Amino acid sequence: MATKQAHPDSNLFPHATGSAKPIVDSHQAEQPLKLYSGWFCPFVQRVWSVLEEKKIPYQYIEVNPYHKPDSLLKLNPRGLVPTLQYDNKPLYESTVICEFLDEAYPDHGPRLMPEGAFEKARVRIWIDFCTSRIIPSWHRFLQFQPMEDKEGLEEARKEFLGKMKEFAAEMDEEGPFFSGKEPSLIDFVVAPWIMRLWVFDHYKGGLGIPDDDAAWDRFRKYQKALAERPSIGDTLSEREKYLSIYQRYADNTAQSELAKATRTGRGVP
Ligand SMILES: N[C@@H](CCC(=O)N[C@@H](CS)C(=O)NCC(=O)O)C(=O)O
Repeated sequence: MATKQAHPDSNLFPHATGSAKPIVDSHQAEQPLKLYSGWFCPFVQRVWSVLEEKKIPYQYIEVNPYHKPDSLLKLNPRGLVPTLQYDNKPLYESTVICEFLDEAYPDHGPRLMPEGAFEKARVRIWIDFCTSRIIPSWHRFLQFQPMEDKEGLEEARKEFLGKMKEFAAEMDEEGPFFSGKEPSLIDFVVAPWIMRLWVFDHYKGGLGIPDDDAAWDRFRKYQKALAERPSIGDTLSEREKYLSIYQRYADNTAQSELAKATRTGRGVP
């Protein structure tokens, strides 16, 4: 039997309560497909935006993964969000769920994975790049405390921009999405972090993206296309709400708590 203990991050997420109001009210009605969710979680937003994009009927269930309710632990013993309940069975890991939804609901909305084996493999390469390169460097940069180490902050900024530029250089020339005119799975997997880049203006003095560079021009076009996609816009919260979560990056004490959490591999938004 699972023992209930206060999660070490629970006090860092004052708004991540089980009673938090989901952003999309229309999805609270009972449905066989259930998304166990946390509004603040970018991994959740991956799945949530795919459900919206494909117009798959689902029930949105807001839980606090830092005070894991039994309903969540029963489905997923690690108690992470997103967790999907499908046909009374659990699925987890955001990229796996996204791919599953695209395959399991072929008649809902656009197909987000291309047809050919090679094209599919290429999509997976860039999804992996997002998870294994972009997200860690995003966090390293955001967590850096400029007061402690200005050179380190600059290095972290350069490293993050390097990864983003590598990603931008792989985009279809015209776009506006990664692979062309229409969005594909890569876009929904990376969008939550791209849509939150404004936090760097707030806490780290900006990203310092150059104006006169073709790859970055392409990136800006990409950013605009993601922001204008209703499935992505509708699954984002107001900036003030995110600030209550990201505030800890501005604070040295909380930062060391967060660094600990990150080292142990526990998920943080
Ligand atoms: N690899 C997972 C990461 C999910 C994740 O880390 N979710 C965080 C919230 S953003 C969580 O549930 N954390 C609770 C915990 O660490 O116990 C995925 O892609 O779904």
